[in-house]
Amino acid sequence: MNAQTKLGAYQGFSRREWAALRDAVPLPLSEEELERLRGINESVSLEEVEAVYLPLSRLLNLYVHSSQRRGDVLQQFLGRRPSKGPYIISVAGSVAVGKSTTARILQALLQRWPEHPQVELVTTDGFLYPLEELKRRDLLKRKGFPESYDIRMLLDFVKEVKSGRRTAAPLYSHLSYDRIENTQQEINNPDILILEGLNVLQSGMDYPDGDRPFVSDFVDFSIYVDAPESLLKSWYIDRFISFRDGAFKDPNSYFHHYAQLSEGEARKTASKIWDDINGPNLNNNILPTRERATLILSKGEHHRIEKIRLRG
Ligand SMILES: Nc1ncnc2c1ncn2[C@@H]1O[C@H](COP(=O)(O)OP(=O)(O)OP(=O)(O)O)[C@@H](O)[C@H]1O
Ligand SMILES: CC(C)(CO)[C@@H](O)C(=O)NCCC(=O)O
Repeated sequence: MNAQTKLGAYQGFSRREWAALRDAVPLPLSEEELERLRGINESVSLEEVEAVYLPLSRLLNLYVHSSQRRGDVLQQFLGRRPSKGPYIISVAGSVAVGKSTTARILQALLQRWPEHPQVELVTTDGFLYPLEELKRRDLLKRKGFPESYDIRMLLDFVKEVKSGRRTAAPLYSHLSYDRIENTQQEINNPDILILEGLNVLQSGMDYPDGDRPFVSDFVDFSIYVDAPESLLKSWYIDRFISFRDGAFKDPNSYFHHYAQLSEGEARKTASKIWDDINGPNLNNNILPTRERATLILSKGEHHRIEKIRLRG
């Protein structure tokens, strides 16, 4: 089936049509909340939050509510408590598309609702094999590809979370380019878990040793953040430049040697990393999963969401 046919399964909204749905959102943003959102990423426009993310938080609230009600019905029918794990939302998309920014905005908006105040955010970056292990497996140039993740560990984590048990997620540092030793993110049965990462829509078949359960088997609502590759590459390069001016200056940074590069050299280096690693990963492993998502957010210039597609 080609992408066009698969997109036929979606109902499309222009930004304007989608923003009009905002009128149905009963909770306007307070000044304090606007301030907090500004803190997530100063380049995010608040108009964008109100036009796109506020209606989306309302939609998700309705879905979570209906799922909680389904749980109550089952409880009544069975005469016992069904296992009550969190509602899981996944956020997928290319490197540098803005998955973590989107996930953090959603976290901030969703925790305002009285039905689900506890919203945890986990990134699958922590489930990449540690740097030493990547080197041992000769996967340093395949970081972010399916085989670079400890998928068994990720699946066990998602299963534990969904069953409502207390568990913990490994953490990743973009500074050291490695998993952080001796520190974990505790997860204690939140109301909602947002799981963000480029691989969250991938299935068992996408992994080298074949058939396994999917992370998506445990996900209730999935979002794919989309943008044309030319923009993704330019956002990747821009972020690399801002790291060169900031984080790379730290002697503990894995990329400390890049801090010495001139801007032109840094742009060339980032462009090559994109062409060698992140671009092929996008085209071979990430983009093919787009039409598995419940919702597709399509970005244009300046990260502006231009189109929203909702399945069903
Ligand atoms: N909504 C937005 N408005 C403006 N800039 C944004 C927005 N979202 C992300 N950005 C910028 O785009 C770049 C990538 O964002 P972010 O780190 O959220 O992406 P990501 O998809 O999580 O990346 P990675 O997979 O590499 O961790 C950053 O420089 C960020 O500041
Ligand atoms: C950690 C990932 C895989 C995903 O966030 C990515 O940021 C990454 O490191 N990619 C490998 C190539 C690069 O350094 O950009």
